[in-house]
Amino acid sequence: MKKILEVNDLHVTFSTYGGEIKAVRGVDFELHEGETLAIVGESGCGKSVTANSIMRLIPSPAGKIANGEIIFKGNDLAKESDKNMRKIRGVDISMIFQDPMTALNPTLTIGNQLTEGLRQHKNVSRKKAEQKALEMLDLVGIPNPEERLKQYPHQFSGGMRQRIVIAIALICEPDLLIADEPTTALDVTIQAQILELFETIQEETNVAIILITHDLGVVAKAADRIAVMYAGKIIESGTKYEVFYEPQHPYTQGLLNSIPRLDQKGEKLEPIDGTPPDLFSPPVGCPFTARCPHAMFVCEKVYPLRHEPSETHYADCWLYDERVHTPNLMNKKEETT
Ligand SMILES: Nc1ncnc2c1ncn2[C@@H]1O[C@H](COP(=O)(O)OP(=O)(O)OP(=O)(O)O)[C@@H](O)[C@H]1O
Repeated sequence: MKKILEVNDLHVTFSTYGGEIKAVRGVDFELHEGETLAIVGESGCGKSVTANSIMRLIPSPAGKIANGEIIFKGNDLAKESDKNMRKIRGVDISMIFQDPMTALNPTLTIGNQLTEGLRQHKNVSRKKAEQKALEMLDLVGIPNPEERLKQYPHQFSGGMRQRIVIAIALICEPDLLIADEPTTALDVTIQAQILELFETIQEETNVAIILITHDLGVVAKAADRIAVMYAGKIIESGTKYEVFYEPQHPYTQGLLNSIPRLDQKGEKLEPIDGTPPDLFSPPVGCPFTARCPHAMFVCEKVYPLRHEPSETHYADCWLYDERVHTPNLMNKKEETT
């Protein structure tokens, strides 16, 4: 499969009255055609900032991409002009957000909103645009598309509105779709339908998807690969099966213990105690140290070397490095006794 996106050493900062927030601190990942990467983590870990950087939607001058590359189909988006980015957004890369109501204009018909992007960016006739709009409504599973095109957003349920938002995002046939918490505002059965819809769309169009969510349950079905973010870094990444069945990082293990699982009936759910570190002055070592049940002396002093149990799986954690189990780099408990 062709690689369409490669993010290398991405750093994003925000200047605030309280100082500089280091929201994203050296993120790397890649994405291929037809693949779904889920970026998972607690609130504030930098998922949306990472996604917004790809779209170059970081509010300046306070926010900036301080370092790194975002190579999309061979071009570095971090260096792309604003003019070119306007052409790329909505055409080559589309983004959808949590709340389908705010994404739609209540005063325009669905037909107008669907055809707008196509007519603006691809210069197609009204007739052709309407034809494409009908096809898209059909693809996202909206019955009676001819009638529905003439209706307004308030005439649709929440789930149907999210389907329309997805149709709008896909009408220009983008190579990449970024979905930021696309099902959070919907109830559980509708969530499942929307996730299934992503799969259908991917089979039909081969679009690559970045799915951003705090909910590992969502990821279980929809993702091919998972990147787990914590305090502005990807601390573990692997295929869905590697991350679910062989989680290496204690944070990932904690996340998995905190969600209900069918394969672990009767086991108690355990929330992860504590809170993530302050991103004004993030720790030099592993940012999870203060909450980690296995924390060692070295963890707070030095950022972990990468542990790679397979070609597709890594975790940044000292636990797997034999050298830290020697007496000179003793663990915390031994140090205090
Ligand atoms: N415009 C901004 N100005 C200042 N700080 C910001 C801004 N946007 C994001 N941040 C900070 O960047 C960090 C990462 O935020 P981000 O929105 O990416 O988190 P997230 O993982 O997507 O969480 P959530 O699921 O709550 O959206 C947070 O500490 C946040 O406060």
